Amino acid sequence: VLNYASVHPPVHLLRYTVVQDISAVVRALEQGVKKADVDPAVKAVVICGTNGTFSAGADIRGFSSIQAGDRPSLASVIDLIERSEKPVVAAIEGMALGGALEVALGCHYRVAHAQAWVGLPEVTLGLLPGAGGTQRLPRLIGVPAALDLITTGKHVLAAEALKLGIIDEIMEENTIDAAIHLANKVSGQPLNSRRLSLKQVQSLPNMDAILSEALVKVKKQARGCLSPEMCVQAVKASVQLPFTEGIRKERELFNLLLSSGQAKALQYVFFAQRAAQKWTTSSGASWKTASAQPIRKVAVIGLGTMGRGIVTSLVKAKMSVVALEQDQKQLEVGARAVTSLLEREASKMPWIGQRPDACDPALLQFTLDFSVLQDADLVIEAVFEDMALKKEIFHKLSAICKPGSFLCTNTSALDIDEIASATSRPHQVIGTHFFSPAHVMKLVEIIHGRHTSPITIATAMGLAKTIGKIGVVVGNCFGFVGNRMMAPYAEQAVFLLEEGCKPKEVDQALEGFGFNLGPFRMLDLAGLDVGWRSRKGQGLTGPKLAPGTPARLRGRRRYSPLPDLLCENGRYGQKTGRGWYQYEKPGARIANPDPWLHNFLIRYRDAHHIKARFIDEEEILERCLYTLINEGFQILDDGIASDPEDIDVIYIYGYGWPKHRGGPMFYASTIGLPRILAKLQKYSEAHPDIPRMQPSAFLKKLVFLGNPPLKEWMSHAGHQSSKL
Ligand SMILES: CCC/C=C/C(=O)SCCNC(=O)CCNC(=O)[C@H](O)C(C)(C)COP(=O)([O-])OP(=O)([O-])OC[C@H]1O[C@@H](n2cnc3c(N)ncnc32)[C@H](O)[C@@H]1OP(=O)([O-])[O-]
Repeated sequence: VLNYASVHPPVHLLRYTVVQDISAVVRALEQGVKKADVDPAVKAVVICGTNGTFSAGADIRGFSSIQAGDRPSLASVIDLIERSEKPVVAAIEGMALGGALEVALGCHYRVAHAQAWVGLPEVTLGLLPGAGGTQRLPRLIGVPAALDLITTGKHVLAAEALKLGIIDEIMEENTIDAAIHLANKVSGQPLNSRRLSLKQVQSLPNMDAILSEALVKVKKQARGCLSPEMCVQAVKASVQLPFTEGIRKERELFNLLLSSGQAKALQYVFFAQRAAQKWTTSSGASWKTASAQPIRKVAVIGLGTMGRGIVTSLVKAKMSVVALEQDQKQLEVGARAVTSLLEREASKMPWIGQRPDACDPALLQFTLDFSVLQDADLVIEAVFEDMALKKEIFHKLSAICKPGSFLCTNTSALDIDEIASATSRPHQVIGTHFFSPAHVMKLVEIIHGRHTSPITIATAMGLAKTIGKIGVVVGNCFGFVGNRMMAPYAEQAVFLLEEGCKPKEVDQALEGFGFNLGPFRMLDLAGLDVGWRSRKGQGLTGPKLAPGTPARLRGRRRYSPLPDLLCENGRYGQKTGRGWYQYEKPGARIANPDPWLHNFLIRYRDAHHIKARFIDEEEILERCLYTLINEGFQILDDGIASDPEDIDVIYIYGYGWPKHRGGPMFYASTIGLPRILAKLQKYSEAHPDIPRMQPSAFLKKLVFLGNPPLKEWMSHAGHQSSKL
């Protein structure tokens, strides 16, 4: 835990590491500082970590055992460090995050290695820096910079930390020696000016405006997440209150967050995201036994919206890329779009060494020639969703690419096995479902087919990591995990319109819940023609529909032709300036309610003898969210997702589910499965023609088993094979 090592007398070296039990670290720090204080032979103290890392902060799992009302004991030890009569120097190597940076702020001096980085990521865990960080940091670096760090949780490199005034010196090497040297140098000097609790926050003429603007900004971005707002309140306390009262306020706000439930959700997401990297499949393959193959050169086929984003992500990660299009004109348009995306990305990256270089021909090559793809280690096909076209491409790839190349298809719903069947190497074929815009969105669903080898899965997961994405391994079925769950959600949204809602009412309810975009704004953004094409392909509408099919029934299932009717009227969403909303012009973003649609809905209800009724927010939320969750249970039971954490990661990083609600399956666990089941039963009795509302057998089983905690759900799942 902590090595008390007077190896460089008279400087006392306290070395500590992150351990499972944070209280052990805190106790040992306390004892070490106290011992040094009373030992006349010790003139100064240096605190450092082990193995080149200061510390990543408190063990996140430990927060569940902190009782609201307790002042975190780390805070008392930091006070003790600051009060010490002997200079205490923090020697920061690697990282100092969260509580670790708060420890460093309690020290009288901070020395950091040039490669080190610091930050207060508590806000991302639903908390605030509760060990004095919100009171000391503004006193050290001023309110605007402290607000930026504390409300975003961002990390800063040593050079920036030096500029901000967080650290006093940067070392290229021997940080600990430098800290010892500094400790020796300052030993005996007065320390009051180095004690942050005694400093005043630097006053600014427009302080009130800075604080109120910060509050407005975080509230707007937070979508109901409390921690950023509480962080602003705590920093405000550092401006308005003396240190001890500010600390009291910090504790009060920390306790409020700790007991809010959001902290639990956000901490669950932290671990869920890491758990998703430890993939397993229902056939027993797993990350433990399969290793990723090195990928040096990637080819991307198709430079439409998805292809451009994928190429940009790859180049940003400094991978060598060949981008292929089918004709010169499309190649030129695509190349221009990629170049402009890369330039925009470069302008966001101030560090020269990190910038993607759009002009480096060694990194990015555009071609019409399929044979150039032969030496690619991995190919990502990103043409539009057309099975025949995809199969044709895969057949060609199978013949042209070197034997070791992995063949990926970017599809949001199509059957991976069927695509793989067009090749002579189905074990090297895998789905990589990127989300639009692909250079921004973090998620990639990695879909393994029946024959996909574990090495192929590991390689696709490795590639996702290399390009800064979160890969989640899922099984093969129509829509995989994300879009399969989205289908009943979007379907409910449209049924609610038929029954009496306006698009804005449905969107507002779901945006109030915390989604970035409600279902109708989302559909308008994605393009209504995408779903229309898919429904035509499935024979649900269009020329393949059997004559005489009732407008609102497909078999015995309720069907709404509303989205098809919109498309037939040329309303494809934002891109045509009309969809569920109207827009100032095609491509404009601000969605305005459209009187045409309002009248159209009235006529539609009249034509189908539907009596519009008032539908409250509770019903909107329950019908949309519980049917989505219900599908999630079915997906778990089918073995398409290997655990609820994977579903939650997919929904948070691919579909804008509010992170502070932990993802749909975590949310279900907080609501309680018996309530979800009861509501689904109620709604499915009222709408017997909507099969997706009928509770999944797995949900029923879990309720029957007494609503076990989420961690235990999968031990009760009965995996069958792919439902294709
Ligand atoms: C009043 C209280 C004041 C104190 C507040 C705080 O300090 S709040 C805390 C403020 N600190 C933070 O918020 C820092 C959070 N951590 C991070 O940001 C990153 O983990 C990293 C940058 C430290 C390393 O990134 P990387 O990509 O190199 O590695 P990786 O991310 O894959 O992690 C490796 C393994 O370590 C695990 N683990 C890591 N940290 C913690 C932790 N604090 N706790 C527990 N576990 C943690 C992680 O789960 C994983 O375990 P697995 O799956 O192998 O069983």
